[in-house]
Amino acid sequence: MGVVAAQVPLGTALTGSAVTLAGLRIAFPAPRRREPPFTAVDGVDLEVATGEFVAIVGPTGCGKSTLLNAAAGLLVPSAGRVAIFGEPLAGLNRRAGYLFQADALLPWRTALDNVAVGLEVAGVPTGEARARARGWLDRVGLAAFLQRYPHMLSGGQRKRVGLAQVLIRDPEILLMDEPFGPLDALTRQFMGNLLLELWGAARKAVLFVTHDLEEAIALADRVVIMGAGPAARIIGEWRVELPRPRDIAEVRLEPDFHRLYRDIWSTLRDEVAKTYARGEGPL
Ligand SMILES: Nc1ncnc2c1ncn2[C@@H]1O[C@H](COP(=O)(O)OP(=O)(O)OP(=O)(O)O)[C@@H](O)[C@H]1O
Repeated sequence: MGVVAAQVPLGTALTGSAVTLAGLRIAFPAPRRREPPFTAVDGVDLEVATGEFVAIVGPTGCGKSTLLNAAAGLLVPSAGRVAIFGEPLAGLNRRAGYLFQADALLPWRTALDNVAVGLEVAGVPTGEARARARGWLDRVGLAAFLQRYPHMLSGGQRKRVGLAQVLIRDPEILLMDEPFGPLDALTRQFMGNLLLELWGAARKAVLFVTHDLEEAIALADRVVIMGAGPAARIIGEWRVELPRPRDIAEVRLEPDFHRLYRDIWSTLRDEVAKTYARGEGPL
């Protein structure tokens, strides 16, 4: 059995970078004026290459969403820089699509109209936008549910509409923040495989935040571990060289998967313990 995991030296330079976070510090103002700002992350260097799938894992509250929000242009760094395809990011990152844990579907629009709306806003004529939305809903297996409103769909079906809603705009980068968090285990697996299938067809750069190390290894090319905050930073990176295409249920049965899991967990568990020790709860 070949080596599947290689711990990558931190800050390894990559060429063709889609997302660059360099020396990033994000501090939030304190609720009271006299108190110092709260530094969530500090000294973060992270690159996502074009077409690369990177997962970020870390204890609760360490700053995973904060990093994603910085890459989305929703948060302005206190220090360091964010570059998108080599260009400094100013304002919203319009080359990225963003999928959150919570649904972003409009309750008064059908699945079809929810998927078409992004194109309509971008000026695509309604007929064409709806035709393309039909195609995307077909690809995510919802051809029979076009006219359903969000409340008439299951959690997994709503996630599939959300995925179609993001992918129809053909973003070059996908920023995903625990997108399958609220789903049951089987639906998470289904969604993971669907994501890999769609990603395999049109390799986007993906930055995927999850608290689930197994999910991270099953999906990603590289797993990045963040330490406990405050002033959290990246404490380790592992390349996942399990073959693709992967079935995310099957790949978890591989001995190489277990070896990699044990290796990464030996680093992660200390950070989780620090978070517990401060009374901030589970991962
Ligand atoms: N707007 C804000 N103002 C002040 N502090 C904030 C703000 N947003 C986040 N924080 C703090 O920054 C830290 C990082 O938060 P973040 O949401 O990025 O963590 P996370 O790793 O995504 O957590 P989880 O896994 O629980 O979702 C936390 O301590 C959080 O309380």
